[in-house]
Amino acid sequence: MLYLYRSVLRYLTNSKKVFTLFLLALLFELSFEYFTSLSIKYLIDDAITPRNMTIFFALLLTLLIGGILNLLIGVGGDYTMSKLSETILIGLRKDLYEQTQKLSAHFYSRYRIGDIVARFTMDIPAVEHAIMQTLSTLILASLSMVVGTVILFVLEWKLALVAFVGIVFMFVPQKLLNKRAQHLNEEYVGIVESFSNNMDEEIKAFKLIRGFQLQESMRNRFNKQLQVWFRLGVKRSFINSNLERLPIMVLSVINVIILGLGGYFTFQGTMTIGDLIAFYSVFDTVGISVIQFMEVVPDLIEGEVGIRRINEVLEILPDLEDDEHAVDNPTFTSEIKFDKVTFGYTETHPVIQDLSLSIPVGNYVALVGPSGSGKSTLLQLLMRFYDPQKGSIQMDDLDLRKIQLSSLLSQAGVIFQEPYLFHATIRDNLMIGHPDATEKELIEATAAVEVHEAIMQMANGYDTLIENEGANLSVSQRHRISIARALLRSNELTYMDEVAASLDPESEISLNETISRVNQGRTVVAVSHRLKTVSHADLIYFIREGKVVEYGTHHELLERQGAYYSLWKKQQGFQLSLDGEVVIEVERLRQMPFFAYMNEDLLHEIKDLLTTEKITSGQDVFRQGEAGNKLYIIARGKVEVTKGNAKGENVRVAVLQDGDHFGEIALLKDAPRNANITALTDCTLLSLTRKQLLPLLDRYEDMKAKLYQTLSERS
Ligand SMILES: Nc1ncnc2c1ncn2[C@@H]1O[C@H](COP(=O)(O)OP(=O)(O)OP(=O)(O)O)[C@@H](O)[C@H]1O
Repeated sequence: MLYLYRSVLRYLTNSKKVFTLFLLALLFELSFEYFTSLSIKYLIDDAITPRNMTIFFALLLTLLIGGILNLLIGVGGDYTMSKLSETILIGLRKDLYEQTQKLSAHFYSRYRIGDIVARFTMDIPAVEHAIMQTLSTLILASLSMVVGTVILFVLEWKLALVAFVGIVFMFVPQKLLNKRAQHLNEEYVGIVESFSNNMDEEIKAFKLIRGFQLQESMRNRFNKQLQVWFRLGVKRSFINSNLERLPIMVLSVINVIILGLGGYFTFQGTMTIGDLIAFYSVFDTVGISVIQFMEVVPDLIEGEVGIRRINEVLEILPDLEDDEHAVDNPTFTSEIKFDKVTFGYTETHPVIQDLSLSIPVGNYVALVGPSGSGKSTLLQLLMRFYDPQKGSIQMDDLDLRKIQLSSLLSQAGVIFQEPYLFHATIRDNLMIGHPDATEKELIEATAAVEVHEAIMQMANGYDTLIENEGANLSVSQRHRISIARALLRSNELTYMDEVAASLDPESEISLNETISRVNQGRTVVAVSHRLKTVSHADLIYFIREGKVVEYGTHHELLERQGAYYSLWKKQQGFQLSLDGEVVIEVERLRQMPFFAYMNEDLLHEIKDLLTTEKITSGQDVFRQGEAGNKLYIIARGKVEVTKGNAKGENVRVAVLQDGDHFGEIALLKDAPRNANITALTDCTLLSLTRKQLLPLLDRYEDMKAKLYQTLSERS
């Protein structure tokens, strides 16, 4: 129960004076309370019964002065309590914020946005409420119980013994219900957290939800969650009110016993009426203290659940800490080197395996390869979002772990696939990585990526407020601003992850030309799955299953006719027109095993039958079990292949991208699809239905037989 206070005490080490004043105020309040109770005995026995007006008025005057002092000191006490409570909360907020800044990408992949935000918006207020409600009550009530019980024993020990047993009984409901109450509170906070995560998701995915008409299923999810929330809320409130009410019931029974037994002692003459009234009054004060103690238990439980959840985050040890002798801002002149690096997001599943590669200073180096091969992971290791489990990454022979984290990326501009823009002006977004940039530098950067003119045409120019992650800008403008931001930050090192891959082909080409031009002379590390965009690189590493398979320039790699060459060939042969239509070359069609032996005429006819289809990111191309009737070829984009397992979960089995095809068995027979295909990015696909193909094949009987044979072997 006192875990809450044990956890927050450290924030009060500099508030000893305030705490002492707070305690003194409480002690005064307590003394006055008991003085008032006991004064009744003296009023009756020493003033009213013997009709002694001097004592009577002296007591009344003391009570009056004491009351006024109690009020004034109480106000001071409230002020000190507010100060203590705010000191604790500011400390907690600061620590939690600092911790979220220190933790690595592991933390951010484990916790959802709502989980982290809830620590600030729900748990800290719960702690605040608990402290404000309980700090003075707990101390006052505990002291009052001890002092009151001692006074009771002094007044009449036999009656006090009965009262004492009664007081112990008042704690029984709390003992019995405490665990359950705590559990219910944890569940309640959990459902609120999951609710805010879902709301966060729904707000971000609102276009997808409207576009796919998912409102009904979202509403169902919301209503289901509300029902659980309602049930838990009722249970939680009920148990909380029981925690408060049951001790009051016990107290009423003890009151009757005390009055009965006290009355008997008075009849017997072993107690005076003044003694009985004073005893009853003191016992009443003790009883009220117990009740007050019980009343704050639900608040205390809520606060304790809150502080446990906050501590859960605070106690995570940052896995990326500066080495004791880490250097600040070293200059880097030769190369960045991966030396036998092994890394996995979990200990048991390495994503990068014993990989070595070198990035010479001033070169444009590309990391290419199939989806999931570990390209982005390499970039994240370079930026030290994670540390390798084995081996090391070095800049001019200096291990990244020996460079201060704060300075590691100070020379680097980073451009991510999703160009995140803050809710601030365009100028603020551009200058975020280099606050001292001059207007001239700013315009140079935006002009270099050809967005200056567009910004100047906006009503407020560079002072235009960016709405909701860039909703008032075109996708290409968002990308260009994020690139200008990286250029402004650094003129030495640029890291790029699949930049512009989600743009239309024209914008992608134009943006890549811009990037190449402005990056002349810089060291660039670019991750890309689309080989065309990095074919000009000085050095290309082909990564597969976390290993370097080949490296060299584009021409060297083509000459080698290895993995790079195969991927290059797979991605060639598509022409995308301005209106978004795709035309595939006959030679490219021939590369597909089931079309390999077809003659030129037939391939031309097939080519003309292919239809362009656009699929938005997140949309299903087809679901497992649906009747299959089409072959698909990916001209641009990335799809995920998942299959339902025995537990009913969809498990990813592959990711397909530019140049890959799927669903070819549908050309052979009307078999149900054996997997789900979902677009991971906006995709442009070419499709061919069995209905379109069959009449054509009737004219090429021998090829029809071969096609069926090849497809049968594949199915
Ligand atoms: N945060 C993460 N936690 C766990 N596994 C991850 C995480 N990020 C990536 N992975 C896994 O690591 C592997 C390599 O992923 P990575 O993103 O580096 O590949 P990639 O080559 O960049 O792929 P793509 O071209 O599709 O972006 C994949 O199997 C992926 O599922």
